[in-house]
Amino acid sequence: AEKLANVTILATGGTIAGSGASSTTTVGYTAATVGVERLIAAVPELAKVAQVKGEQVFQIASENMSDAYWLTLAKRVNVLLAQPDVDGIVITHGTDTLEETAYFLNLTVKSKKPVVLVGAMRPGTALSADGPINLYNAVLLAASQDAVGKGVLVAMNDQIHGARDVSKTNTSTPDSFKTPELGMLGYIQGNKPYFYHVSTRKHTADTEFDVSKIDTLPQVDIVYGYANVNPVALNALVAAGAKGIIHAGVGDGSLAAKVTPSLTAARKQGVLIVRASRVGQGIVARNGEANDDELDFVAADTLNPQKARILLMLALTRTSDSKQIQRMFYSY
Ligand SMILES: NC(=O)C[C@H](N)C(=O)O
Repeated sequence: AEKLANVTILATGGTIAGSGASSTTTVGYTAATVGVERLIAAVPELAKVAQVKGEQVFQIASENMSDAYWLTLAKRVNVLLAQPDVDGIVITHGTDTLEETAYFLNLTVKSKKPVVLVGAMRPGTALSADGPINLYNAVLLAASQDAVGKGVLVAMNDQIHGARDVSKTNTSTPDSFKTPELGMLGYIQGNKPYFYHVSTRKHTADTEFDVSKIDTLPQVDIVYGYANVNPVALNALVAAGAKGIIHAGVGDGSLAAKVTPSLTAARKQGVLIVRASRVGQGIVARNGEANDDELDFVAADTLNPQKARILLMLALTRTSDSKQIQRMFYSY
């Protein structure tokens, strides 16, 4: 018989580790209560696809995710993947910020070995809980040679998504995770992953970011665009020390006349400004809705605001040159 791959499950909390008062409790349950050993014990089928080890890295609802937790997690993943006796990693995670953690790791993991994030939309106590099958699929994927070199992956609802482009798209349904226009990477069916797409953007072993010696990340905040917008929140964030601002603008990254002077003033003080869009799909192009060359702003391309924030934080650990940062937004 073939030797099974060694997969380490890093548990961080979320609804996949949640429990509710009854089998019909699908909201108002408690996230992050069940430990990694119980998650593994609930799916004995895991033993057929990998040699599984569990580690509780932290235990939080993912709305409480922070830069400090990200750094802890990325460092642990890199240490484990450098070991010859670890072939792949699964990270159990709350779904609210799962796409952000996936993208953070996509830019900071220094290995081609599979890293798969997984969560659940229903707590383990619910009827038709999705956690066990999602965990099984994630371990299967992390144990697969087919997943090597594909960047950080998300396994949810029998589908494989790439970290850069996946989003949570529904507040509660099990098919919440989608890559609407750029496309998911594949499926998991009948104990096998099937891949159809790969991202053209750089990730994992090919990135220029290194968090191994970093203990904090620069403050980057997001401001939202809307009709009748005022610059009060933006001004407050800049006054509070933001080193970068993601402007989640309307449409294709348009800037309202009432907000542009505050953005321009912030840039003159050295704050990096990235124009993104609140729309969710499509390009915010350099020198499109604004003259980025003149304003010295950066265009987010297709990254959503929360992922643009992650790239800008990591970019600022390397450079404060806006042209270099624009290059990164077209590379990652
Ligand atoms: N489905 C979930 O996991 C939601 C939960 N609030 C979390 O992100 O931790």
